[in-house]
Amino acid sequence: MAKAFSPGHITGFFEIPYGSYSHFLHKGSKGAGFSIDRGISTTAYVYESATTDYQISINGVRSSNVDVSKWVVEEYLKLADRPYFVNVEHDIGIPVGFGLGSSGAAALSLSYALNEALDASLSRTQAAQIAHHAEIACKTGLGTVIAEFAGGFEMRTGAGAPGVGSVVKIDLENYYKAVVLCLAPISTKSFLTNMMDEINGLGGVMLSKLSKSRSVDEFLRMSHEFAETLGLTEGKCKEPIAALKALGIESSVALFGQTVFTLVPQTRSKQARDALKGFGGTLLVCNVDSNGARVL
Ligand SMILES: Nc1ncnc2c1ncn2[C@@H]1O[C@H](COP(=O)(O)OP(=O)(O)O)[C@@H](O)[C@H]1O
Ligand SMILES: CC(C)(COP(=O)(O)O)[C@@H](O)C(=O)O
Repeated sequence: MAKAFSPGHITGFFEIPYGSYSHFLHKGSKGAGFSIDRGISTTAYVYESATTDYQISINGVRSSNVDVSKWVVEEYLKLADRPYFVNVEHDIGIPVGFGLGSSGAAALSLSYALNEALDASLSRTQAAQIAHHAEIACKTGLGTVIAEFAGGFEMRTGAGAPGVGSVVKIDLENYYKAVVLCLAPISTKSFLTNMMDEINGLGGVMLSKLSKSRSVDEFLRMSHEFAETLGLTEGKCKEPIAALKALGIESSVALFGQTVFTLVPQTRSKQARDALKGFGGTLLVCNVDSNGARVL
């Protein structure tokens, strides 16, 4: 038995580099975002068995809508030298499908847990690459795994899996709180399948600007512009964004969900939280996780 944790993650803006790379290690996105101290803890139980099989549950309930997790388990079972029965328990502290990187966190925490439980002897980077591969194969994410692997408020300056892509962290020194209002889900798969052309170009320009300013406020302003371009700041997110703006607090929409987020200095977190009450949904106030995914 082994257990691992991966933080959730919010992307503010991103870009999918055009290129000739077809290998999964080189696929991904550049962009900027931050990891949060709420995420997914996964426990993997492994038993030697006459036949290979597995089951996956989320918060105690057996689940079939877990493509990414299935992909990771099957990859480890292929690597194993004998048949096993694997029981996976995801303990999910973030809503699924709201742009908080749940699929990446499920894949990454599961890959770390299975590496330990099966004594697969992969390095942390290799185990994280399996999680990245799962996200790419299932079309549930591009840069989420490398971001959750690194933790912190990050700029992903080179696309790719952990060990291949590059991440530069901006130190927030615990002065900031993330205030996040989850209103409705958006399927990352459908967005990535249908909206690719709308996405490209802008994210790279924003990343260059952020590399120079390293400013949270500029990150939030540019994230808002990015989300606006995709039409995500309309609908359910419009009024909560306006309520924060009335207090002088910049915010945006987490990619991809109908989820309003901001980063505020600790002293303003109560104000931000109060402004977001009354819109329904699930309100989270959390810290930025600066450590990244880990075995527990
Ligand atoms: N263990 C898991 N927990 C949550 N979602 C999972 C898990 N494994 C696979 N998934 C898949 O990932 C999808 C959510 O991915 P995505 O739309 O990227 O959401 P998020 O923005 O939360 O990452 C789910 O619909 C499900 O098919
Ligand atoms: C924005 C997204 C493509 C998806 O993120 P999520 O919906 O949270 O899985 C992310 O992986 C990224 O590349 O920045």
